[in-house]
Amino acid sequence: FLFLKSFHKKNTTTKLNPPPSPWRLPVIGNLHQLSLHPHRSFYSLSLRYGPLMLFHFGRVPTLVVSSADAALEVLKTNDIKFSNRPKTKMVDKLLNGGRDLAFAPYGEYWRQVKSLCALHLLSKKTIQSFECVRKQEINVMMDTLEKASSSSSSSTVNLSQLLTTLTNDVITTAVLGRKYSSEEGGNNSNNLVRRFNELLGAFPLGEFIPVLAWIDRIRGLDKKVEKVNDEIDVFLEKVVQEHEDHSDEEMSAFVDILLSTQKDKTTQFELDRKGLKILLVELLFAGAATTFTLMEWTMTELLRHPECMKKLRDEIRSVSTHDLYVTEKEVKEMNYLNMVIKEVLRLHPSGPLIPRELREDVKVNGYDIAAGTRVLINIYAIQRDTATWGADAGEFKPERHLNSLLDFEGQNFKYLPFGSGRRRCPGDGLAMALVEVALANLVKRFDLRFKLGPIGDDKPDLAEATGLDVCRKFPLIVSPFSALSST
Ligand code: HEM
Repeated sequence: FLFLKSFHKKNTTTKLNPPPSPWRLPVIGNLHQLSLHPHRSFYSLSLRYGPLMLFHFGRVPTLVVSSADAALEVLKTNDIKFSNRPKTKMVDKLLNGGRDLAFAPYGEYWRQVKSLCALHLLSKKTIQSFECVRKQEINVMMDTLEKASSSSSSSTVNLSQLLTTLTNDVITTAVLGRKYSSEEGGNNSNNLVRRFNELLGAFPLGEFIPVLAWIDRIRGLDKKVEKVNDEIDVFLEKVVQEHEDHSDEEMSAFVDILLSTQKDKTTQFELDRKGLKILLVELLFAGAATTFTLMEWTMTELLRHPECMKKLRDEIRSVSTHDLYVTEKEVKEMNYLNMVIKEVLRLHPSGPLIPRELREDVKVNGYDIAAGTRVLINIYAIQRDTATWGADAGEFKPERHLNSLLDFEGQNFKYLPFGSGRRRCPGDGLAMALVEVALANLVKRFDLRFKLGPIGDDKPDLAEATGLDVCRKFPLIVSPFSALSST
């Protein structure tokens, strides 16, 4: 009887219809098919295996979604089932098992933190309140470029570095109340957040192939996590203390808003000290690298397409007719600028693979997928799909967004730079507020010429770095010339 029962069970299991899987090896599964740029490997494989593919990375099953139709099924039809994030070893160690927003399991804690972000931290009003910070830091960048442009014709600047500093300083001021720059020693926030981000994106082999966990120990992964956790804790404790000591002064950085939420006994939301610090570090890492990456790729594409650069500069000058700082109000009238940014987010999404985890068994497009399966929505593939974007999908053409109804809300599944549904990015407003005005000022004031590459190439390459946020592999080195005198 038991034999028959187990035979029957086996038989019903075999009736399941899993999504197509590329061939795999014993123990490592599909790990050998991953390159340093997983979004690209998945894209190529999807052309052969289709929009829903099931991989096994060691013991971890992972569904990769690569078309707008399949994304709609996952992110809209079955949104709630796909609304967890993967619970990885790094999330456990660095984010206290997901006591943050981005990696918190879907549930009450996540809901409370998300509404805190929407209503207070990342609301339109709070974003506007930082307009003067953006102006101040953009002017610092302009001064550096101005000096370089007037020193000698061959003087070059590392534009990537300038844009990183700008973004970090603006986001750090919004989150922590002021910038904590390098003069204060190696322990500045930018350095800590960079190391934190690197570890969050690390690949602990033992998680996928437990018998190889010793390799992680040799790599010193656990020690590095411990070290960065301790340093961040000490650093943020100092910052939080500073704000508590001056709580009588009117301050409106995210840390102050979180501290007052903590004190507010009318809400049922309990935010302990550890949770507060985790949210602070999260806002720093989720906000800075993504925003910087967008600006860096925008300048890359504009330098590769001088006709677009000219069209954009003409628009900026027609709206902002003086020689002074382009204001955020003026920027709102710049349609072509908006089209350029949309096109950059299509071709170079800062986070090309959106991670989710399935909460319960589901059937998608006739395929059975089991609860606990990790999910990666490959927006790199979706946003370059010739079936929805046309034969020129791989080309940079801001004009394709003329009169288009596409926005950042994630309602049209062929365009998802900020994700979609319950777990959509809450920081798009904060990112755009900086990106638009910084680019408008940069393009209006400076004619940036790309320094010839190592093999004499006169346009910046498109090589991508590895890691969570896909920025340029090589920094953008340019010679700045004042563009105001040439009007
Ligand atoms: C150009 C800039 C940015 C891009 C392209 C971007 C993109 C994304 C994407 C694709 C997701 C995943 C959404 C999903 O699962 O559906 C996400 C989530 C998130 N982003 Fe952003 N982001 C940017 C800027 C920011 C900023 C400035 C902040 C805050 C300071 C931020 C905070 C977050 C958080 C907290 C989540 C997790 C939301 C959740 O799980 O509920 N992002 N972002």
